[in-house]
Amino acid sequence: MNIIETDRLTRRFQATEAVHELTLAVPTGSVFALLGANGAGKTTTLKLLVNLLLPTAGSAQVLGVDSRRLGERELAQIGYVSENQKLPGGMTVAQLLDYCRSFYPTWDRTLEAKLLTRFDLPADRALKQLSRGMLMKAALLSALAYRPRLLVLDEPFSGLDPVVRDDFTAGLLEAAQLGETTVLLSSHDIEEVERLADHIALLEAGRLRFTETTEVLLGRFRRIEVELDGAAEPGDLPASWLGWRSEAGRAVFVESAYRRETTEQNCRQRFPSATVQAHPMTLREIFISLARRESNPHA
Ligand SMILES: Nc1ncnc2c1ncn2[C@@H]1O[C@H](COP(=O)(O)OP(=O)(O)OP(=O)(O)O)[C@@H](O)[C@H]1O
Repeated sequence: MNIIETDRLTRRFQATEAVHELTLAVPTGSVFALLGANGAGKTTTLKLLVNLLLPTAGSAQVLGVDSRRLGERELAQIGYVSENQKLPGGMTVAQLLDYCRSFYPTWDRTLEAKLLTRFDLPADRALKQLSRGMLMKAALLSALAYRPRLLVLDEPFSGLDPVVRDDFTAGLLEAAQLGETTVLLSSHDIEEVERLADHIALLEAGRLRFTETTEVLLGRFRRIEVELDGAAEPGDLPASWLGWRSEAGRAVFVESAYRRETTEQNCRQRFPSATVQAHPMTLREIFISLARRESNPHA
């Protein structure tokens, strides 16, 4: 079951195509991360999904409803928190929570109290007097407390200190593991994404580069080191080998379609007596190798 499905979802701003024919499925119960460089289209995608923006073409189904027709009933089951969200500065934290509570039948006061303590938020302080990180925590609290079926988070870690970040990610994982909340998030914090997300989609200039489980993604990338041992540099390289570099008899590249037998066979064909080592890569290393490839497709 998918809680979100998009079909060639597209959004243009004058000459800029921020999102181009995006077809994506977010499985119910997943923690799904949208990655991409600045301007790749992550915020626009999230806004399209919660009906803060209208598509120029294509469509999205969210909780089984066309995103353009999301009504009170669906919105009461969706939490949306964005780094750039405007909160009413004149209200105190407690007033904000009182205000939000009235909109959500599923609001859980015990959870609200727990999060208030966990996030160490001063209930009687005006929002305009809070730091950026504290504001983010207030916004997160007001979205978590009604236990939404879908939580959409745009750069949720920005401004959070490491302790709160840990608490927050633990809370998210708890909710996701209980199967009560699906989390869709965008973030530049790749370490946090690797820890949290079980599905990853990469956007490049508004286009979907890939969408797969974190496990499959981490499994198909390896940094390969080859001691060339006098072997000549091969003229033809498989398309899945990225960033080939060789120096002083040693070559290094990234295999983006790693399967032990195939990769070893491809290496043996080109340098029969060479020693080949395959090293697992972190999500950050994978992301950087793809970004470099994007800026120099011949690399
Ligand atoms: N309201 C707007 N008017 C014109 N162009 C826009 C508007 N919103 C976004 N864009 C453009 O659409 C593209 C995608 O922007 P978007 O904010 O979705 O990217 P992003 O991946 O969230 O970037 P970042 O990581 O920097 O937050 C960019 O080229 C941006 O300049």
